[in-house]
Amino acid sequence: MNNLSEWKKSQRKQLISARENIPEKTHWEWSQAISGFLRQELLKPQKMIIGIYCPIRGEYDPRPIAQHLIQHGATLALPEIIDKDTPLCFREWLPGTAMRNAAYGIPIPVGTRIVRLDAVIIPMVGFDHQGYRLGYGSGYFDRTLASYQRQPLSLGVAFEIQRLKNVYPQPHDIAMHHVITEAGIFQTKSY
Ligand SMILES: Nc1nc2c(c(=O)[nH]1)N(C=O)[C@@H](CNc1ccc(C(=O)N[C@@H](CCC(=O)O)C(=O)O)cc1)CN2
Ligand SMILES: Nc1ncnc2c1ncn2[C@@H]1O[C@H](COP(=O)(O)OP(=O)(O)OP(=O)(O)O)[C@@H](O)[C@H]1O
Repeated sequence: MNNLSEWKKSQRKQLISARENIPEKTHWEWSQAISGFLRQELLKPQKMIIGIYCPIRGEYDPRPIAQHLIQHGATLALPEIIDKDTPLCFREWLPGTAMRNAAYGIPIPVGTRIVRLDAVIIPMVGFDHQGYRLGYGSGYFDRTLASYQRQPLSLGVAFEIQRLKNVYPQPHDIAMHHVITEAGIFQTKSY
């Protein structure tokens, strides 16, 4: 265990706890703002296959915009962990799709088709101004993005209290194309 991984571990702990302690009303207001920015960014979702997620541990909840995206012709998909060291697979999700609880108690669709993403909304535990992301520490999203020949549009989502000066990215870290918080949409260098 080196210093960087110790530092990441303690940041994760602090940031997750801060996020879980956001008062409900504030969480709702910040989430409304993020939903507005995401709608702006995904103005033409027709025919796009977009990855979303079921929130855990105080993450922004993207489900309120799911309805909007579907109405505008998007296909939505949710991540499933296949194995510890492999990319996530994304399965199509529609309102009413049968779900089962999988790892970390996260619901995943049962038996729907596996899709390749055009865009993906990615929850972040922490982030920096370059769009580098701190996650839960298992590298799933990095491995998933690395498995794509043509990168899907990546939209990292977090609250401003999760902003860090520097995430000290490692060679395997892939920056988000956009970072979206309650304060706005930030385009990063990688876009
Ligand atoms: N909502 C959501 N769904 C997702 C992800 C995510 O980040 N958010 N994932 C993105 O990868 C995958 C699930 N990965 C996860 C990996 C680890 C932990 C977790 O809680 N790990 C530690 C705690 C970390 C810490 O507190 O330092 C644990 O095992 O307790 C949760 C989800 C797929 N689905
Ligand atoms: N493309 C990849 N190929 C192989 N291993 C990878 C890849 N991306 C990340 N990893 C490994 O995954 C582990 C976790 O990476 P990191 O500390 O960046 O996690 P994180 O970004 O906080 O978490 P996550 O992406 O799960 O939300 C590291 O040991 C790293 O080596």
